[in-house]
Parts: sequence; C-alpha cells; structure tokens
Amino acid sequence: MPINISNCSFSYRRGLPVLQQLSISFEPGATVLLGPNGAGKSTLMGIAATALKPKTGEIGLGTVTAVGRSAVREYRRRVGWLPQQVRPVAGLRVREQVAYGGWLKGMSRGAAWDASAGALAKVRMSQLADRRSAELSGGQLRRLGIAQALVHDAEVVLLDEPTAGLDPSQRSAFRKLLAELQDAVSFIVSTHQTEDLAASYRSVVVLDQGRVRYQGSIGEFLGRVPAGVSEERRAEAAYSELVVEEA
Ligand SMILES: Nc1ncnc2c1ncn2[C@@H]1O[C@H](COP(=O)(O)OP(=O)(O)OP(=O)(O)O)[C@@H](O)[C@H]1O
Repeated sequence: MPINISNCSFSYRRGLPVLQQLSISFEPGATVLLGPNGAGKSTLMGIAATALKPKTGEIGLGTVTAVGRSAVREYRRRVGWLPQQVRPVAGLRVREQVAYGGWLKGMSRGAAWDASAGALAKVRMSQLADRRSAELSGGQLRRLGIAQALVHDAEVVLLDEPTAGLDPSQRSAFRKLLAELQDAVSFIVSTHQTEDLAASYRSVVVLDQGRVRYQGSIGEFLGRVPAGVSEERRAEAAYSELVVEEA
C-alpha cells in the first residue's frame, strides 16, 4: 500500500515556502525521487516519515491517516526511513544500533535483536556487526542506516540518498537489493544517481522547486527522449528536459 500525501505545505522557520499544496500518491514497488539540489526532496521525505510536520495537509498509508498520537505511532511502525544524515549512537555496536532502531519502532528486544542480523546481511555488513558504530566509515554508516530502515519489516521504506558515498560495488549491491525486495516492500528513494534506473525502479517522480514536475512509470520516463540517445544517457536526458537549471 503506497503513501499518499495531500495538499501539504511546508516552510522552515523564517524561510520561504518549500512545498506548496503538494499532493502525490506513490505507486507500489520502488520509486525513484529525482530533483536538483534544494528541490525539496529531503523535506518531502521528512514529511512522509512524519519527522517534519506540514503546515497544511495530511499524509496517509492505506486506511491510516497520520494525525494524532496513536495514528502517527501506527503509521511510523509501517514506514521505515533512512534520513539524509545517519548518526552513530554513542557506545553502541553496529548490530546493537540496528536492533535499537527496531525497538524504537515497537519491536520487542528479542525480535529486534534477531531481525538485526537479517537486516545487516541485506546490506552486506554482517562482518561489521560487532564494530562500534562510531568507528564506521561514511559509506558503512550509510549502510547501517539502510539496515535500520529495513529492520522492522516496514511496508514502505523511505531512503534519502542511500547510495551517497557508497563505492561502485556497494551501489550495485544496493540496486540488486531493491530489485529483490520491491515485490514485497515499496520504496521511495531520493537520489542524484541516474545509472541503471530501469533495472532498479518501477516509477519516477521528479521534484523541482517544491513541485511535482513529473510522475510516471520508468518506461514512460525513459521513452521521453529520442530513440537515438544511448541507454546510459537516457535517464539523464529525460531528467534534464524536465528541470530548471540553477542560475
Ligand atoms: N533546516 C533547514 N532550515 C532552513 N531551510 C532549509 C532547511 N533544510 C532545507 N532548507 C531549504 O529548503 C529547501 C529544500 O531543501 P531540501 O533539503 O528539501 O532539498 P533537496 O531536494 O533534498 O536538496 P539536495 O538534493 O541538495 O539534498 C532549500 O531551499 C533549502 O535551502
């Protein structure tokens, strides 16, 4: 069941409006969220994760509208989130931090501990399970964050720039993971990386200046460019046609 956002407006304190009356229903499967720096992608992800409260509008998942304490708790239980910044929890080892994430989402300690091993295996970090999370590299910390977003078996997982700082082999492992999991879990993934979109995603959303410029299937998106454009350049070309370049 996908996330539904209706009429959301949001501004940071004393700032200009970032989102104005934005409405979008995400499709099941994996959706890639593209857009230039400052387009509002992280803000939209923060709202979809209920970490940011919109000035107007509502977010929902299936029959749950995230309004009021118990509905928000229920919504959060069903949604996983990798924020743009992942921070190590002081004193915790990698597996403990992933389990802690599951416990915060309402799992029992035992279930969270058991699930943490599976989540670490998905991001190929089992061998780092006993390392202190404060001692991880930037890319490893990012993968720990992905494991935390996956640990509680959410229905929808929001990943904000999950491949930023990952080496090419880990990026390719991440794409495989998405392709494997998206029949069971819906993903919304914000990224600047347009390589191999067709193999990893079913849908594309392009956000620009806080507005949805485009929403469609990956086939429609890539089909927007002339037939002569090479496979590797198709996504970039389709994207460039839609967004306004910063002056
Ligand atoms: N904490 C904040 N306080 C004030 N303004 C903010 C804050 N975070 C973001 N903004 C502003 O909100 C707008 C949208 O930012 P956001 O981070 O959502 O964009 P983005 O599409 O995720 O960008 P990027 O691709 O660079 O990560 C920008 O104009 C940004 O300057």
